[in-house]
Amino acid sequence: MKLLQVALDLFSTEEALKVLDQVGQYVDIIELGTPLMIAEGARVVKTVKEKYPDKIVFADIKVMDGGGVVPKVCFEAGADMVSVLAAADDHTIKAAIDLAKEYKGKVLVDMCSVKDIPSRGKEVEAMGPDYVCVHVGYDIQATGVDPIEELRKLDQVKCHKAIAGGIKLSTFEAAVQSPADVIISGGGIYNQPNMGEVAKQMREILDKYNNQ
Ligand SMILES: O=C(CO)[C@H](O)[C@H](O)COP(=O)(O)O
Repeated sequence: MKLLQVALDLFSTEEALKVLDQVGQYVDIIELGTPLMIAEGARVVKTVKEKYPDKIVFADIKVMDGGGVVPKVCFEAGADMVSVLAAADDHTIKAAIDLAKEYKGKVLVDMCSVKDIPSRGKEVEAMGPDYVCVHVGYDIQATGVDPIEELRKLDQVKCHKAIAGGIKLSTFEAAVQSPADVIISGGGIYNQPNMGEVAKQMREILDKYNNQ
């Protein structure tokens, strides 16, 4: 079953909760985006998990070092999943995966800025992450790189995959039809004046696909 993830790349818990009031009911995974984690720290994890205990709460902390230590604070605050960068050393990725197991949590390995996606994807897969995420970062999105094209570079990788990078309602169906297991949308939801309606329509598209 494919999942819908809203990325809350916001700067305050208050803003995040306001967005969730409108869209929370339609998503499977609530991503506490990197700016939000930097601004509010693990406290936002606790607040959101208490309010949405049935949702998967993902702390997008993009760990680059200290894989066995840094995510701890998020798991202890109630996070179900954290992110580690594929560009990090293998020791860091493996340590984060081992730590997650202690907390019965999950790890998403983010391929952002990886040059050789096919070969790094295979190496990362061998470490046993829960998800490998193809991610066209904010600073690259304006250059027109298509996350669905990027995902094709992971065709030889068989573990669960996520896709991110400027996905919006108009591109959502194509993302759902791609091999991605998790479809992530941030600004494509929270920057829309009718964000509740947008999230609802994404949910409907996903449910239709999942129920085929
Ligand atoms: O991790 C991120 C940026 O580093 C974002 O959460 C991700 O790119 C999804 O957001 P958007 O749909 O707005 O691109």
